[in-house]
Amino acid sequence: MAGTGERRAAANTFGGTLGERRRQPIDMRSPRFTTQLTATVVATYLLFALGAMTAAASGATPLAWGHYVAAAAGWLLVAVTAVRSWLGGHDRWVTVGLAGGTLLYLGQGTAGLVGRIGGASDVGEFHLLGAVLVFATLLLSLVRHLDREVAASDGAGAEAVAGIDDEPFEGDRGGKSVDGLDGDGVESPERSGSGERVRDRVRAYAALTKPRLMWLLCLLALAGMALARIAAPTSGGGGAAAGAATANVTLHGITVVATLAGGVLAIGASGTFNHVFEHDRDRRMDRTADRPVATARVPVRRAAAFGVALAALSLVVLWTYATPLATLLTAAAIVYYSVVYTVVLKPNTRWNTAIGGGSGALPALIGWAAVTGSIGIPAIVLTALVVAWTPAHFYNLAIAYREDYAAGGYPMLPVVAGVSTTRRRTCYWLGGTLVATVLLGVVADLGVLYAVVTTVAAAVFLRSIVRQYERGTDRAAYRTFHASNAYLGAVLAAVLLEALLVG
Ligand code: HEM
Ligand SMILES: CC(C)=CCC/C(C)=C/CC/C(C)=C/COP(=O)(O)OP(=O)(O)O
Repeated sequence: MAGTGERRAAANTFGGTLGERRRQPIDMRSPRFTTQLTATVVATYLLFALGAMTAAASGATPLAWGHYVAAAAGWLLVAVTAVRSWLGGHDRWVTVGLAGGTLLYLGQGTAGLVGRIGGASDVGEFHLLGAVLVFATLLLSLVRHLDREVAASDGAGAEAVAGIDDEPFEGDRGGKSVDGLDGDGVESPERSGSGERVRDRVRAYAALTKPRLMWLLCLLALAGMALARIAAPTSGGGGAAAGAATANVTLHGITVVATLAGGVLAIGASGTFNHVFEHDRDRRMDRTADRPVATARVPVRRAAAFGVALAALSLVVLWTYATPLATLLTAAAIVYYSVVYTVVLKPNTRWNTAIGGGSGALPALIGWAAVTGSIGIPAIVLTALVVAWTPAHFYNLAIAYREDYAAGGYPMLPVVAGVSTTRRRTCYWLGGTLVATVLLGVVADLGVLYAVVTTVAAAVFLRSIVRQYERGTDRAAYRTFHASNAYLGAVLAAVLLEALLVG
């Protein structure tokens, strides 16, 4: 990741900009207003999540009353923030957005109250849509505010961005790859005895499987299974909230273990194919240059054979102990990631992450299909959640490693469109993720625990992005990447806890 300011600022081979380096830390003009605006967005989201998840269950009384009081307090906060924006002379569009949010919020509250008085016992679709609109308006206002703060601090227009040269950024593992197994820890063959050589080889093959990714993908498959337990309908594809009776799916230990084992083997196969197809470009990138195939510690043909063996074993395990649909979906996930993403999308389009994210989202469907043999609405919503989450996860890393990706010849968003555009898109995808999280709670009829856990996680994620704007460093972007993993982990853990509570 070394390189001069000049090199970093130069136009790259895609004709885009890598984003200029700042010489000064970002000097936010109004940090207190930023904090208030962030708190307003989080409070509105909490209300949205709690309201969506408790309204159906509560009928009328204490929870509903709590919702009214919280809604009124939330509205006051939005209104005060709007007035403060106006009086403080903040950007016109921020004030317009906040004023619009205040009015929308009022309309939304009135409609909800009228609906309740009219005897509605359920949270209506329009009420939910209204909440989404209010939340989106406030989030857009926050993003606009942050963009203007950075532009004003820089004094050189909105595109002057990120990456203070305060400390060289090399990632948590000294710039080494996600595998965490290849790289410095792997001995050169001539250095060691035969026992050491065997150990090195095992480590190299293990590195091919990208083990660091597995915990979250396995948690996703587990959440898919847990959702089926909570919300699979007796027939058809609707979720619990669709009014269908739930089937009370039993999770047999053998199916659960086999699905996870098949999933681990499939991820290992996908990762191995990824190493095979990318070994040339991997050599050109600091982060990946020491991967086993890139360095020829594992020959291409052997790695390919290893990948085929893992894939075959995975499909046999799933076919034998899970369901044909889960097996088919897993085969599709392997092809999607190894070929569609790695070979077709990643080197050719800036949309590689947004479209390619579908491959990593499939474990949600696989988990559900493994225990039901079908596909259900809650599993589809969880898949959509992960599709939206993926750019909010990866764009942070793409910012931190943008020079590396440019060196590898990949048209990642910060490489072709600059850092500020990427950061803005991260916020939009985060917004989509948060809305999908609430929707999942609604279609699967999840409870207060889910609403609270996911809102706290959302606050941490959002705060991390605000910090990234404030600090402008690659390290701050890397922290947001970790916050993204924590966010998805918390959402999935909350789904599992809800399933345990169901009994
Ligand atoms: C197009 C989609 C995706 C891209 C391009 C992507 C990219 C990456 C990259 C490059 C890393 C390595 C970071 C490093 O070297 O430090 C990474 C790490 C990781 N990713 Fe993703 N990712 C994607 C989707 C997913 C999905 C769907 C999941 C799980 C549901 C996931 C979970 C993880 C985890 C758990 C790590 C390891 C974090 C750590 O080292 O602590 N990723 N991702
Ligand atoms: C169930 C199943 C088979 C799922 C497989 C899909 C899968 C492994 C998804 C994860 C996506 C991912 C980690 C991409 C890494 O990006 P990258 O490959 O661009 O990262 P790199 O630059 O480190 O190679």
